Amino acid sequence: MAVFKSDIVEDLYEIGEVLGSGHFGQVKKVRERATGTSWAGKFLKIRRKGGSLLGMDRTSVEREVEILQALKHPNIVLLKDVFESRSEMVLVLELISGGELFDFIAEKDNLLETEAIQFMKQILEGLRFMHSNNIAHFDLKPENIMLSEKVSPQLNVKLIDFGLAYRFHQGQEYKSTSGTPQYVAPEVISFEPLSTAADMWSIGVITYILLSGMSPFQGDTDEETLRNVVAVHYEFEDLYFKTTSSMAKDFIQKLLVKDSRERMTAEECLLHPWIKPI
Ligand SMILES: Cc1ccc2c(c1)c1c3c(c(C)cc1n2CCCN)C(=O)NC3=O
Repeated sequence: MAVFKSDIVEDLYEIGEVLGSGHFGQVKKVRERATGTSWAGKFLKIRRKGGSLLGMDRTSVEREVEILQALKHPNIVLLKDVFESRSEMVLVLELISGGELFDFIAEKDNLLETEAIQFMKQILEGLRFMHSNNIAHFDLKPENIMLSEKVSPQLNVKLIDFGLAYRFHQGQEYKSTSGTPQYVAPEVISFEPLSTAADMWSIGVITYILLSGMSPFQGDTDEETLRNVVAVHYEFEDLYFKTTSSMAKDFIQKLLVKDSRERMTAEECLLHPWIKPI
């Protein structure tokens, strides 16, 4: 059971600039008064019983907190503190100041394979740890993969935003249609029982984008994108993949597999010759 402090967050933290916002609320830079250390505060509006339909359901925030409290790993964002007031919850999280992997790719169009492999190894280490704890992220995309620094060599990858994450319990089925069309696995779209393998499909999409700057299933509309995903309709266009190694394509092909049972696991990815040359 997650424990939420009822202290006033402003008593302990000075609230700073907005870093980002989403369906959940806002993420703001916060400065711990006692130490001067900066953190990221995720401010979540909570739906009250009988109140407006706006805001987050309290149980879904509790789930995110319990999952983050179970995940202590160098490639997963650290949760430091949790506060609750009448209509708001605040998650105090590790501040990750290197920006999104997405922006890093945008500035470079696409990455060298050696750079992509270094990023992918860290993402897979974080995923291997999560999946070994029966936790799936279910919203993996470049926006949720951040870099601890702007310049190497400390280019440390951190997985963020566990708002859609789920912890599987023995024999329990889980279905959800949440996620972002470009990155969701076919079983999400067809509302079949999900597993950690859905994350591995997203890793296949992210790897394709890292190496080409293009999104494999993107259509002109979300409906077209979802049709492409369900049909596993993608190709390695020469224009974008002429210099890509066959090992890299093999890695992607072993993840963009419709049958989730046939997809590589995070463990298997870390042993794939593209990632771990013999
Ligand atoms: C410097 C900076 C800029 C934007 C940030 C963050 C940090 C950030 C952070 C987090 C989240 C959930 C969202 C965040 N956003 C919003 C965008 C994330 N895709 C977080 O958990 N730690 C962050 O530093």
